[in-house]
Amino acid sequence: MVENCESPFALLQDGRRVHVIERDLTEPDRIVGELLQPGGYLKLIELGLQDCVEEIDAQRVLGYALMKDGKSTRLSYPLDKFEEDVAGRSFHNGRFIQRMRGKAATLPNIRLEQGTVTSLLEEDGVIKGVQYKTKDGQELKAYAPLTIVCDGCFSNLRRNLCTPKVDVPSCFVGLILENCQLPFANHGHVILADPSPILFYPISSTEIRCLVDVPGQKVPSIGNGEMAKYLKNNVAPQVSILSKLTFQLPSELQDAFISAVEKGNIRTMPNRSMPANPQPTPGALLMGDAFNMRHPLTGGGMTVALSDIVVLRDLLKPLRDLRDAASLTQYLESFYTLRKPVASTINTLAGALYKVFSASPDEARKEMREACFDYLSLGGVCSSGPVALLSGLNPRPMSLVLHFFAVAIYGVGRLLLPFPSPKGFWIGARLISSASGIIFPIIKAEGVRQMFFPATVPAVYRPPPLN
Ligand SMILES: Cc1cc2nc3c(=O)[nH]c(=O)nc-3n(C[C@H](O)[C@H](O)[C@H](O)COP(=O)(O)OP(=O)(O)OC[C@H]3O[C@@H](n4cnc5c(N)ncnc54)[C@H](O)[C@@H]3O)c2cc1C
Repeated sequence: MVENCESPFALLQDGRRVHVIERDLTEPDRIVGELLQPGGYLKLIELGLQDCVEEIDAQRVLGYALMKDGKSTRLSYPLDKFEEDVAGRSFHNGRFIQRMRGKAATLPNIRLEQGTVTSLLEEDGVIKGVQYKTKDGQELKAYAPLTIVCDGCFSNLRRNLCTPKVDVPSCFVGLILENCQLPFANHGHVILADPSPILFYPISSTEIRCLVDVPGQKVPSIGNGEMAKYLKNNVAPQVSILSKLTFQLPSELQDAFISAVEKGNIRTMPNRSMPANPQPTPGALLMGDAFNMRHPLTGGGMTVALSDIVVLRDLLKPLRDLRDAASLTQYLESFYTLRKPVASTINTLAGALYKVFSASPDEARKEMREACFDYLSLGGVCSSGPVALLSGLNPRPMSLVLHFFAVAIYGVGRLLLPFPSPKGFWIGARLISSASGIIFPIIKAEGVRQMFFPATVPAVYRPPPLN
């Protein structure tokens, strides 16, 4: 079994024997997975893993602040119905992973081993286990009735189990800002910058992560200094919007941004998106980023992964024997539908928001971006509704579609009121068409039936195999 950080614990708790093969058991140092949405925290609680965000200097996150053209709006997570500890958490991803590994390692029925899986072992169309290389170069084989493949966004193993259609709309450039404070404490900050958003959130009590989105698959070279030049000349002036909102020390954040660039610890990651497109294969299951990815703008990846683990754990619970691979596969097909409300809501919102929040020379897209900012600033259900979707607290695809088109209609209304003009009608019509062009292809890739009419998918009703 290949590791993913969270799933072994769920299976171990059910008393199963789990063999985790992980390429590198030392603490990862990455710019991914640093903000866990409150919906993801709720899943951690369901898995009994909530203490993994303790003792790592994790910061509570209570919502987002959105900035555009000198204006700002605060979008709080609707947390009033939950226990006091429920909120988002932001942290160093590596510290969180080590806490989960440590917790899994305390259980008696786990074998946690460092090794690189090189291939899946297949016999007569059934995955029987994996071939892997240990730390000291030994080639070994491990057999299991169920192999969970979760080797992340660069997965080499997924091609045997799905038809991957990976899109890379942009890259994130990551920096750590020190000795400064964000204008809204305990909030993620999103600047609707040009050409695309810039994010900030605390990852410890003294550090702020900044992620600068750079559209396309290529970023300026770090080695020849082009990246530092780009960040100083194109991005730093746009960061000043935050400085203006920090009344105590006006240039604090911009200065911290420039010193982070000069310090040179600049990291980049491609932002991949890939709809789930499994080929159900007896003996194996894909999970995590190897299975499904979305733009990281909304920080939804870990929430989807944790939610999938809860769905899988609940499905596997009645089964003591996993050896009948064919009927197990048929039964597990319902996993792909049961995961949809959470996964498709977060995936669709991430893809749609990335497009709406990016600058465009097109008048209709400009209006949509403006309308979205103003709609979210209206407060009440106009801000709490979309934030509840984004945070995984209310994963309902229909609510997402309603809010998305409410933004478009709000945008058209602003164009036509108080005095409709032919130009207003023309741009309004293009706005609706552009909004449809953004959301419908994402929904199509997610699967209309699974997303909106899951009860009509026959696999949902499959009973567990008899054993
Ligand atoms: C720039 C960026 C920022 C992001 N920010 C956020 C965020 O703020 N919040 C959020 O929720 N999500 C975020 N995400 C998404 C999030 O990081 C992923 O959804 C999440 O990490 C997926 O977990 P995973 O276990 O599937 O993959 P990973 O976390 O990548 O883990 C895969 C594991 O498999 C191991 N592995 C790989 N190949 C092999 C092999 N052959 N053999 C053995 N082991 C192997 C790796 O060492 C690794 O430990 C971000 C993504 C990006 C790109």
